[in-house]
Amino acid sequence: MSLMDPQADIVVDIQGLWTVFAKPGGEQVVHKDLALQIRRGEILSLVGGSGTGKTVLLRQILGLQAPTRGQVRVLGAPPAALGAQGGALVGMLFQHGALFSAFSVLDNIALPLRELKLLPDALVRDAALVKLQMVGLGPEHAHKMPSDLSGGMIKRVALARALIMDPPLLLLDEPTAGLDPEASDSFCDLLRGLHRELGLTVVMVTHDLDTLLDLSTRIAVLADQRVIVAGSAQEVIALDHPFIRHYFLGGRGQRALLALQDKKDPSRAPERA
Ligand SMILES: Nc1ncnc2c1ncn2[C@@H]1O[C@H](COP(=O)(O)OP(=O)(O)OP(=O)(O)O)[C@@H](O)[C@H]1O
Repeated sequence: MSLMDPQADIVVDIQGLWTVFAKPGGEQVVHKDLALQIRRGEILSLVGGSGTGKTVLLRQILGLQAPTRGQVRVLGAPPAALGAQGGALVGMLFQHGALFSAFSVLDNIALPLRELKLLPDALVRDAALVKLQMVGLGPEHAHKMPSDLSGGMIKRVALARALIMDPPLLLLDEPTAGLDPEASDSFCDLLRGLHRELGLTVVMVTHDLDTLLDLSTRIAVLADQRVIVAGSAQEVIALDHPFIRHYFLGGRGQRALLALQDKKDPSRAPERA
């Protein structure tokens, strides 16, 4: 019986989640009674210090890792129970979005669909070409090998692969890591456009403040083994917590927040220049 509901308004529902790892000499509690709900159409960013369990949480949403206790539901069903169907519901762009170096761009994009063995190869290739175009790359790139691509192009191809099954939910782990500022801005523009056009729900882990403030519709902060706040940038910085002070209100954070305000209200920018 499938309880999955593609139209569910709550796309990710996490309640009472505990993640505990056995370590030499004791246990490491990464998540302690953590709760988080992600609604349809959000771009929710997870931020937190190193080791706060952001990547583990993404893997739990994807069904690659089971929580020690508690519930994770994706579109109403436990992600591990979705099996092969899971690939059609959740796309994932891994941090080191590694492409298979021995496969061409087109074969990398086609791989998840080809593995299902449901469609004739000509249709699989057509679908992969559509996705290549969707991420802003022309068909002339289809037969290139990953070693011929720039870092920005590799991210785009990995994104095309994550979208090959038209999943309603897209998970991004550090999507702009390793990109120069120009490639990073252009990748953010692409993500924003795809989010709008495809009506995606996006969950993103990022350390990059510019990416965070540029894309997020809501920010969830992981600290003290749980989500201490989930809201707009303004709501998040209103909470007095050491991580938030350090991350958002340090020099870099202040500059990024001012740039965001200038973007929303360009009339303010010249006064500050
Ligand atoms: N399979 C595992 N077995 C044991 N410990 C693990 C496992 N996976 C993660 N951990 C531990 O859980 C903690 C959280 O890891 P995670 O990678 O989710 O952190 P993160 O918030 O993504 O950190 P960063 O921002 O540095 O990438 C780390 O201390 C890590 O060592």
